[in-house]
Amino acid sequence: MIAFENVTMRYAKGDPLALQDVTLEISRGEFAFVVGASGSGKSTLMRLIILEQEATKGRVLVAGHDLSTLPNRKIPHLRRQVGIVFQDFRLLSTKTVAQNIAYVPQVLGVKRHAVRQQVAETLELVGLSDKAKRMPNELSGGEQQRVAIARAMVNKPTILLADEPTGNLDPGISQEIVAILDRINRAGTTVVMATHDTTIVNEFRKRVIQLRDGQVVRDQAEGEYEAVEVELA
Ligand SMILES: Nc1ncnc2c1ncn2[C@@H]1O[C@H](COP(=O)(O)OP(=O)(O)OP(=O)(O)O)[C@@H](O)[C@H]1O
Repeated sequence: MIAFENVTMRYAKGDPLALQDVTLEISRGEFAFVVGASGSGKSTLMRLIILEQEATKGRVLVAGHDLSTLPNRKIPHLRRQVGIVFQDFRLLSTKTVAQNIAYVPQVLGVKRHAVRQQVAETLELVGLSDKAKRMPNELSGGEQQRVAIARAMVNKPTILLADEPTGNLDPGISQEIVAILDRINRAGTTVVMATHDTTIVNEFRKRVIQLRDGQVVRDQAEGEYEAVEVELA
């Protein structure tokens, strides 16, 4: 589903390498945590998957596409297969919860009744059916993140990327958010979550890919779980 083959990435000439010779494969239906200290390359890895950045060397393959040779006209198709959630929610503050979720399908020309149904389904998925008409600033942080997850899932992507989705949330709420991601994963979506949060990683016991200075220093399958003890902050 996602493969990195000897991927090196440098933002600009003279910069240190953000990723160094990274090789990994994430299969369809997996849930992988990407962990590492600040600056270790987690966000860069995510940006390469959605082609927000390109590899300097090596190949990135996503859902059967080699991104180094993907024609520009196919980028929107790739991005529709990949949902993304960020630490800071990024909701449209002047739109209701339902409008936030409906926005992209509307822009893509999905028929009105189908949009309404997709919005209702995704709100149910994240347990917020009763908040459809609220504005983002009337919701708690955890609720806002659930709206962001609903928005990312509305096109039924095959991959969901979550970049520090619990970074602004309290521990109990963080756990609820990851439980939703876990449920989404069990329903078939491949989930990749970047995090600093060792408590979450140790609790959910998924595959752990650890980066240090842009290199993979641990890649541990779900069944081989050993607690992450290192300081990731
Ligand atoms: N837009 C950018 N331009 C130049 N260098 C960048 C840019 N974004 C990140 N970097 C550098 O690339 C390296 C990897 O950063 P990245 O953001 O991927 O790390 P991270 O593990 O996601 O960190 P954090 O946990 O703080 O988000 C760092 O050295 C960082 O300074």
